[in-house]
Amino acid sequence: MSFKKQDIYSALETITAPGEGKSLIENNNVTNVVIFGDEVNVDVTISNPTLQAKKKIESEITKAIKTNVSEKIEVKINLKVEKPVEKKDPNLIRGKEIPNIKNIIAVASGKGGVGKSTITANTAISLAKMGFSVGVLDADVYGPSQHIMFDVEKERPLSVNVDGRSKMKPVENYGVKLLSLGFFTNPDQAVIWRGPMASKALNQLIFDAAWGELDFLLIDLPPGTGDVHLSIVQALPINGAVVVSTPQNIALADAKKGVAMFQQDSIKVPVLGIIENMAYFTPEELPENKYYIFGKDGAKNLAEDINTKFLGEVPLVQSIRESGDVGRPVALQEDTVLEEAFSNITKEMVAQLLERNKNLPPTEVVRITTMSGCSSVKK
Ligand SMILES: Nc1ncnc2c1ncn2[C@@H]1O[C@H](COP(=O)(O)OP(=O)(O)OP(=O)(O)O)[C@@H](O)[C@H]1O
Repeated sequence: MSFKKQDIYSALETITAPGEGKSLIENNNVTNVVIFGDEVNVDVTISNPTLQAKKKIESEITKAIKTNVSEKIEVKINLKVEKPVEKKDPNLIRGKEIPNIKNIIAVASGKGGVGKSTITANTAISLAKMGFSVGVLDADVYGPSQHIMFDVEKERPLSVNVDGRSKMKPVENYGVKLLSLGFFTNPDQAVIWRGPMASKALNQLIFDAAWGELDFLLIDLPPGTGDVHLSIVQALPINGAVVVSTPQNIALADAKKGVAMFQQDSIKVPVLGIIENMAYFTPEELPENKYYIFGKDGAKNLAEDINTKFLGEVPLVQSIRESGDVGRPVALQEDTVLEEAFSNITKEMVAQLLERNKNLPPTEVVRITTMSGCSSVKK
């Protein structure tokens, strides 16, 4: 029987490190492999101290080597349990790169209910209509709603096999791939997410998912500046953030805090700009009539004050609410004022992102690979 160390490493490549979405090798769990004739000694370090986890990894290693290399090999495993460094902060979502995802944009708001999810859904659809490959991750632990807006409330992500590992396949509609916490929670039951629990669930939705190639992944963050989304923005390679606000003073004050959060030294995510939602009320039948019920130009002025780009405005229109509720966001329409409003905001957001990417050091620049169908994007 003849085999090389590389054969053993290749066999171990097929095992997923517990809770990591990476192989044991990629995750540096295997610290050494020594071959003595037909005997193979594998040194492996894991973080889970339970007997069940130890037994599982031992049996997986033995099985992988016997199946992929030779049944006759005698496998000896030296297992060590070490506390991972990350355990210091249980809320932390580790900042690993996500292969094949070119740009991650976080959509945030200071105040709740200002339309962050509506803007995320419509912007994602606009991007998809422009020819980009787009994903949405609904990370709103307090009230996930993207599965409703994308009319996939009853669907569930399937499990698929990617390179020998089991991954979650996002649900797709309107050309947008979606994973939402809403797929895993019972709408009739209040789920009280604690930081570590939410972080773990999001970690899986991000790293144990088969997103495939994406030009953009939009993350619908929870409202506010709480620890859950702080941990997300600190840990993910986010290229830019967009902050949504209404023109109302109370919302603007919170939006300002949202922008400040991204600008913190420990976070430093470039803010691409502010979007003003519910900028004015317009009755559908009288589109020329504008009623500034939450105040006028508040977000525009805030953007100017804090030296941030104003990405555009969306009026308060009954059909935006209705179409979101029935799962057909207005950006799906053709040649309407509302479709154009979202398309303009999206173009501005992409233009800002390109500008930011140009100014970042090359290693951090994540480029958009396809501009097909998006000739109207500036720059
Ligand atoms: N421009 C708009 N015109 C009319 N209705 C809107 C508009 N934007 C959002 N809405 C409606 O306002 C409500 C809140 O919007 P949405 O859920 O998008 O807000 P949010 O900021 O994501 O809320 P949350 O704080 O729950 O995350 C929804 O019913 C939505 O349909």
